[in-house]
Amino acid sequence: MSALFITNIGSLVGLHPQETLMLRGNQMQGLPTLENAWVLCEDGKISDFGKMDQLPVDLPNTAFTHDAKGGFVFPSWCDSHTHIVFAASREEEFVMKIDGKSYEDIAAAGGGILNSARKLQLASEEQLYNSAAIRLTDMIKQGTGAVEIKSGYGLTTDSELKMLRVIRKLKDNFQIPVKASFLAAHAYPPEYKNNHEGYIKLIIDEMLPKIADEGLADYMDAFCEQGFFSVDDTDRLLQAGAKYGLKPKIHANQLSVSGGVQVGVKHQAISVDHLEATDDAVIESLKSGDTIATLLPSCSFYINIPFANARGLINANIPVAVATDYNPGSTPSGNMNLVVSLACIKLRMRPEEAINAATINGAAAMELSREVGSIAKGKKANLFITRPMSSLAFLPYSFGQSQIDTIVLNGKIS
Ligand SMILES: N=CN[C@@H](CCC(=O)O)C(=O)O
Ligand SMILES: [Zn+2]
Repeated sequence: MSALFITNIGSLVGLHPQETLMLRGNQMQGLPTLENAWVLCEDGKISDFGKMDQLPVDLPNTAFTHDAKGGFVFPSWCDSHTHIVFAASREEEFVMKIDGKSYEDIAAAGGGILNSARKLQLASEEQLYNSAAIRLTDMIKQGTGAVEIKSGYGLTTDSELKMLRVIRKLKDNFQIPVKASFLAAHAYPPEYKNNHEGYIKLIIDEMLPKIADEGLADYMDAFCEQGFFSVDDTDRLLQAGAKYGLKPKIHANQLSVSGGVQVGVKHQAISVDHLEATDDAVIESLKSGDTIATLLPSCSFYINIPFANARGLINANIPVAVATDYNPGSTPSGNMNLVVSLACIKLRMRPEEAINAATINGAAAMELSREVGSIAKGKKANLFITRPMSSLAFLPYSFGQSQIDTIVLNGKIS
């Protein structure tokens, strides 16, 4: 039996009870902590925790002790929206943006998603795996302990399958939970520019059965947006995914109020993501049901689009998560620490709300909150230990600088 005993913890953060699977509205302000604490991890799980003046009586004599020296212990970040399988960076578009071109201008000029698709189609599964594995390793070093990864730069049956097989290999080889979303409906390939029906049929009749056959995806995604997939397209795609047991997690309202949120809610989406454009009807539609609003502030920051109305959503008692959206175009960063800082600075979320959005609610947005996202007995011991900090708020306050000192995965210092 392997055991890790972490002592002298300045603050053990995120002690939500095991039965708490998601927080909505005002609940998001509650982030239970224990000061001057210890936590015991056994066989990869959190087995106990307490205060330093009451040490455990039955500490296994094989336990390895790690002195946190006043550092804080957090549950690992749960990054529920990424596109980390891609063939090449797109810094030429970064320069176009500096020169004043918009995300839509770049896409219309053959850049954006289609640019990534052209490059990915030429890359081997091995090349894609190797580069994605480096990105995921970097994300883990920055505190991420569970992740969702999307396809969507393939846009042909072979290349979408290739991407999803890469994600499966990441699942097999990495120590953290990985969920896969099928996003062939990311952009219309050029050959279907004037035949949208043909591409929708290709996704429904050819791609979905093959993906289901190999069990390659957990979720169905679509980019419901003007110039991309319409509400009707999305409706049909989500219905088709459901036949194969794929629940929706969709891109909605990134560039405009598209109707994407409402169609997601109609299909009981696990999450609707982006929401940079929101109106009262969007907020109203999310009040019923458990669909999570996943906000991506580093995307808004990077491509200079409005930030989502987090306060409006939280005040309406809607569960909010935050994630990186790591991808080569709109957000080439997988740093959840930056996301949490931006959630505070730009989404005006309090530190407790931002941390909950990046942990327990991020886990919920991947249906993983029974496993990760808080410090609770029986949960996976995926944690990070910070340097000593003066308070919880110091973490998002010190934006752009990592406070993380040690990563623990499955109860082992990694
Ligand atoms: N908006 C759609 N998809 C990605 C961007 C993809 C890209 O630009 O390559 C996003 O979530 O931001
Ligand atoms: Zn995305």
